[in-house]
Amino acid sequence: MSVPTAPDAAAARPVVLVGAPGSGKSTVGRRLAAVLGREFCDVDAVVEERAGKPIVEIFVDEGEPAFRALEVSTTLELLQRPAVVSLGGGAVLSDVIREALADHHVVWLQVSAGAAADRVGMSAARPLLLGNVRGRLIQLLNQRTPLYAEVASQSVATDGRTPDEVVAAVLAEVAG
Ligand SMILES: Nc1ncnc2c1ncn2[C@@H]1O[C@H](COP(=O)(O)OP(=O)(O)O)[C@@H](O)[C@H]1O
Ligand SMILES: O=C(O)C1=C[C@@H](OP(=O)(O)O)[C@@H](O)[C@H](O)C1
Ligand SMILES: [Mg+2]
Repeated sequence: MSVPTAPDAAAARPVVLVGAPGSGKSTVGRRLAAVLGREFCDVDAVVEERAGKPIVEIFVDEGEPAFRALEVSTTLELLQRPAVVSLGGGAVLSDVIREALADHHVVWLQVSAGAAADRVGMSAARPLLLGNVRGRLIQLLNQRTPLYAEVASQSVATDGRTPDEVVAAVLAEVAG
């Protein structure tokens, strides 16, 4: 059996995407991973796979605290991989996650409430946005903007940019 060599420290660290719902974390993360030749991990998708149901059903059946607990444990696990890791929009609410992000390359995809509302529309997939989507996004951004700023090592504006333009802006600061 061969002895595994220690991975290169920089290559072993994930590139992490944070930002509000509709900022493009899942879309941009997938494309960025393809360009960088890295695995793509979407925390929400892994949570759904493990729970065996969509996030909206986890919220309804078990409540938001149960979702947040799954989100924290899954996020901490996926941050160990040399991947592109897209977090859920509310992950930064967790002190534990914010601490874990301190020594990572964290890209904050910035979006206005108006642009995010246009992107997510009336989709029922995001339970926290049900009802007045734009109003809820304004509330979420007011609460979370300081938290995204706290963890970010790179900020990229996404309003008026296509996903590929956002990927290019991220790549300007991320080495393969
Ligand atoms: N830069 C962009 N411009 C326009 N639409 C976008 C952009 N980024 C993502 N979208 C679209 O917005 C919606 C939400 O994107 P998504 O990647 O799921 O965001 P998040 O994971 O941050 O909630 C999707 O329909 C996606 O195709
Ligand atoms: O903002 C939030 O608190 C949430 C955002 C969602 O992810 P996206 O940001 O990918 O939509 C998902 O994790 C869940 O619905 C909660
Ligand atoms: Mg997403």
